Amino acid sequence: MRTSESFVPGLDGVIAAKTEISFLDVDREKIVIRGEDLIELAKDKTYFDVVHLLLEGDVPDQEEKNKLEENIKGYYSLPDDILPTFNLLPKGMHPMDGMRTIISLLAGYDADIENRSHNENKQRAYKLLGQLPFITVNSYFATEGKKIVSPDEKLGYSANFLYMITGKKPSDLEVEIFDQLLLLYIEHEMPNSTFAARVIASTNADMYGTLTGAISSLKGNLHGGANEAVMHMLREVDTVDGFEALIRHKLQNKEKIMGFGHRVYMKKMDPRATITKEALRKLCERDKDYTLLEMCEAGEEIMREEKGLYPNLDYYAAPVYWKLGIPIPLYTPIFFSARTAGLAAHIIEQHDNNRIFRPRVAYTGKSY
Ligand SMILES: CC(=O)SCCNC(=O)CCNC(=O)[C@H](O)C(C)(C)COP(=O)(O)OP(=O)(O)OC[C@H]1O[C@@H](n2cnc3c(N)ncnc32)[C@H](O)[C@@H]1OP(=O)(O)O
Ligand SMILES: O=C([O-])CC(=O)C(=O)O
Repeated sequence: MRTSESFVPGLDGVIAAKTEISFLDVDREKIVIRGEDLIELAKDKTYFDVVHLLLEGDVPDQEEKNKLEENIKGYYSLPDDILPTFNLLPKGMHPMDGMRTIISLLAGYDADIENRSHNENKQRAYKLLGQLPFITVNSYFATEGKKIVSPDEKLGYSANFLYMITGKKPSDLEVEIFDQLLLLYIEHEMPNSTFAARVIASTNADMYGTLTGAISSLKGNLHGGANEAVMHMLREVDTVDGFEALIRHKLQNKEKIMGFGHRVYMKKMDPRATITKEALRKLCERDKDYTLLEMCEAGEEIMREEKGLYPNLDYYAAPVYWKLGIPIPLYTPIFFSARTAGLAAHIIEQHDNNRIFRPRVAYTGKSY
């Protein structure tokens, strides 16, 4: 018989699914995606290489990659009659909530929505990946009361994404670093949002509804929302001394420091953060201004000494976004946009081999 002793708060360490998609091998410091290490892939592969790996099962050759890009680019624009909805989003609404609304609306434009076959789900995922830069960027502009911007189909995926955000043609270095950020955010085994997606998908819910649940999960500051919180914290002060004092003050007040700690990597640095730290160094070199890097390093040292905690991906990703000229409310939406490839792979796997999630409880209520 199962008793309350078998209950683990936060399901820490509990195996929730069998999957062929990904695994965090903390001992060997690998983020395994379909047999490949994401950290190795980040050195010389692109976001689309990993999209192909997740949804087709292997890293593509050039011809396969061109085909993938052509397929996804075919969906850069949204159905015309959705566009006025952007202007109905309340000003001041967070763009994550705007995106959640638009993705939900897309369900009404899928003529074959009840088809959950593997191939149909996969094509649906490609379509969404094509539409996401538009949805992400314009959820921000619309909620800021600004004009909707259009994609530039002549640009590559990441170049266009950045161009839509900043209105400027990005440099090669900026495109390379932004693409690497998308790659690092793409998939991470069973975080809260992926678990939420798999739970919802297990009722046979469609991809739009499932992603709507995942986006709600990802917005929370204990998960994807942490990258925005990190940047707000860095913006509170502008010197290394000021940042050190801020972190110590927060620790004294028993506050959590955003961007630190991780359920799986608790006693080690998130390997993705090592890469984003290097990206920050490159951007600091470009600007001949190392202040942000030095502030972050000082925070990292205090957290290691005082709490034995290490940065997660969001800690160094935040100042990288900042240096790329990206407005803070877009940090978590870009995370979600990148993660949609991983979420789609999990939704497809769940639909392909499903049993509804329905756990039990340890009852602590009135006696009966
Ligand atoms: C890409 C991502 O989504 S990565 C995650 C992004 N989220 C954040 O950066 C938010 C800050 N971090 C946290 O809140 C947590 O570390 C989480 C949510 C990531 C993991 O949570 P859990 O595995 O449940 O760890 P939990 O919160 O129980 O922490 C264990 C201990 O470390 C402390 N701790 C963990 N993270 C932090 C932190 N960021 N700042 C200060 N103390 C912390 C806790 O207070 C707790 O201490 P206690 O045992 O004395 O009570
Ligand atoms: O794995 C987690 O719990 C959170 C995380 O780092 C991610 O989703 O990338």
